[in-house]
Amino acid sequence: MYVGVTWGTRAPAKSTSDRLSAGGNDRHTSAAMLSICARHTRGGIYLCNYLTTQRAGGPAPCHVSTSQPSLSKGHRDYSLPNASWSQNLQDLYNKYQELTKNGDWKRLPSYNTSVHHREGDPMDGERENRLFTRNLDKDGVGLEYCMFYNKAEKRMVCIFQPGPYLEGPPGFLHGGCTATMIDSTAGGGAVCTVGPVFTANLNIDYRNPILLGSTAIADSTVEKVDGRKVYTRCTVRGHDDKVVYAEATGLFIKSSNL
Ligand SMILES: CCCCCCCC/C=C\CCCCCCCC(=O)SCCNC(=O)CCNC(=O)[C@H](O)C(C)(C)COP(=O)(O)OP(=O)(O)OC[C@H]1O[C@@H](n2cnc3c(N)ncnc32)[C@H](O)[C@@H]1OP(=O)(O)O
Repeated sequence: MYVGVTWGTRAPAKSTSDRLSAGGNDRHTSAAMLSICARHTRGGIYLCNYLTTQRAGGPAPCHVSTSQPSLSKGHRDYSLPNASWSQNLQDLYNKYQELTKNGDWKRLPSYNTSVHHREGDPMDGERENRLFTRNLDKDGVGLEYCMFYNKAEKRMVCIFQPGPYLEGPPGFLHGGCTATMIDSTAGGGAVCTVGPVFTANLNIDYRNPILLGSTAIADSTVEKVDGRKVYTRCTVRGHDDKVVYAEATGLFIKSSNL
């Protein structure tokens, strides 16, 4: 499976912070923080369907393929297990990999450069820009994660293990990082369901702190699509489902100029 991304050139018509200061509910909103990442890209990131070409007159459907692009030297699929993965993360990976066998679930490959998710990218160049969630070189110190998508359920699951360089409160994961994983999981689910989107709004209730080095699951579903608006819900739980770390809703807007 191959996830496509296209770099945007159009400046957003209105920033999320403008909208929030204009009367939106910002009590638990992390969207402004997350848009920092997009600002670095001068106009943001457009997330495309993978292996999809836009069909005239209709939304871009999600075409899932198990084919992987051939990786040239220096490029790596970071969604695959490495030595830093805990047994809990490995066990969850094995569980979802098993579920991919009948085709209901697909594993998403993951690269450290966003354009390498783009359909047709030859993956032969070096880029200075790094995907926010893959910006540390050493395995295990940052985010270790793998996403799986279930098309029938419009559901994206991300199993992840936050490393020591992601600290917020002593020993615990920074809340912005939790927000990033929610945004990426729900955003990824929206992309796989409707095609390219931007995050417009993200509301998070943090229920329990996440220990660095633990294993968690972000579980997101597209609840409703209303025109260009894609409404999602996401829960972050511990690896054994015993603790809820965060609950969130996210609004994603289909990008109109792709
Ligand atoms: C990091 C990428 C990595 C790629 C890796 C690929 C691997 C794949 C794996 C996994 C996927 C990972 C996924 C990552 C996820 C990360 C995503 C981001 O971080 S995105 C960056 C942050 N977001 C922005 O920077 C947007 C900034 N805002 C904008 O650009 C615009 O405001 C935008 C596009 C959101 C809307 O602007 P308009 O001009 O297109 O549309 P208008 O007409 O204003 O809104 C459309 C409708 O939506 C409502 N709306 C818009 N914003 C709203 C809001 N905040 N709250 C409520 N409603 C809102 C409006 O009221 C309107 O509704 P009515 O059609 O009239 O009913």
